[in-house]
Amino acid sequence: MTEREKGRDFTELKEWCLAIPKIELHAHLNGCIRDSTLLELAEVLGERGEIVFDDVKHVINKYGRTLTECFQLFDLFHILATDHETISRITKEAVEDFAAENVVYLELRTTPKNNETKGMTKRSYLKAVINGLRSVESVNVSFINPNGRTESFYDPLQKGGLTVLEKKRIYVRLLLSIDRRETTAAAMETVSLALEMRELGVVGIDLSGNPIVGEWNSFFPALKYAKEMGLPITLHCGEIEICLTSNLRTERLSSIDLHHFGKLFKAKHPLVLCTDDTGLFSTSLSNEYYLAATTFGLDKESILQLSTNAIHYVFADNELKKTLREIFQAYDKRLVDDFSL
Ligand SMILES: CNc1ncnc2c1ncn2[C@@H]1O[C@H](COP(=O)(O)O)[C@@H](O)[C@H]1O
Ligand SMILES: [Zn+2]
Repeated sequence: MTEREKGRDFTELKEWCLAIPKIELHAHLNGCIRDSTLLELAEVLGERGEIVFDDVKHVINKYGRTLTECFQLFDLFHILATDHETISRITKEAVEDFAAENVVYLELRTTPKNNETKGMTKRSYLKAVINGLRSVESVNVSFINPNGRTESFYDPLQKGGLTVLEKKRIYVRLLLSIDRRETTAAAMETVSLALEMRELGVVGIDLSGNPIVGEWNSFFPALKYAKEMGLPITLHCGEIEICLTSNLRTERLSSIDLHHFGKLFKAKHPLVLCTDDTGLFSTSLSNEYYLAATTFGLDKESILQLSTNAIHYVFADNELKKTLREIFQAYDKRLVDDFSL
């Protein structure tokens, strides 16, 4: 095979990774802000004299960061995205971006925040996130309505334009994150909120934040409480979610082929490919599949199997898991039909 043919193959593989249905289980809302949105927000704050735009621009556009720099950047993101309107906007854009690359189920995690100067409480932060989900029009978002039933927020009759059938559909559920810096009381508040908002699609609790800060004793009571109340927990510690680009950038792996994905995949260890922070690491879920396929020599069947297997690990109910299985089966059938033509 010539270099040119190889190049063509890779392009086809990249497009194929984009086309297949995928499940995203590990994405932090504020890590998924589009660069263009960050720059726009920074410009506005710069004009108001609240930040120095040029300094921020330089930081946002920097490629490759250490773990410490990543967490400094999160602090900056949290300054840029603090009001309710912006939280709704970044939620809407993150969902649109995932749906655009054929993510059919998204578990979006975010840390509810109090911000007195903006009149924000953890509850109102979450409401802003939910309003963001409601405001998506370009794709068909299925969330959970206050009666506890899965429903689409998009009503084609009211809004006009594309019909539901013509649009991509994405199921979205939320995980509420406890930041390792938080006090026990703040962590408890997040768990209580998650329990209260279960019928609105909150399916679990996450523990995240800078791994070198915080004390286990401060967040343990909240995690224990969540567990006792039957709320699933996902920890940033030995998780089954693998975020190749994130690990490469932050763990100082000298090269991606040294990543433990290779060994785990060979051993059929349960794992799911995820992005972590699409904005921060300039990646996408399709790109992560493509990266795994090209680095570890996975064929298409294995890639599709990997994306289908993620269904086992979603926190959503069995009914939704069944729907996801049907989506993947329909895709499989289409592949077989195409092949037999
Ligand atoms: C690089 N790998 C990571 N390790 C640990 N925590 C991470 C993370 N990436 C993101 N976060 C957590 O998610 C927050 C941003 O989204 P939200 O404000 O919650 O929407 C970060 O402040 C951090 O607490
Ligand atoms: Zn993470």
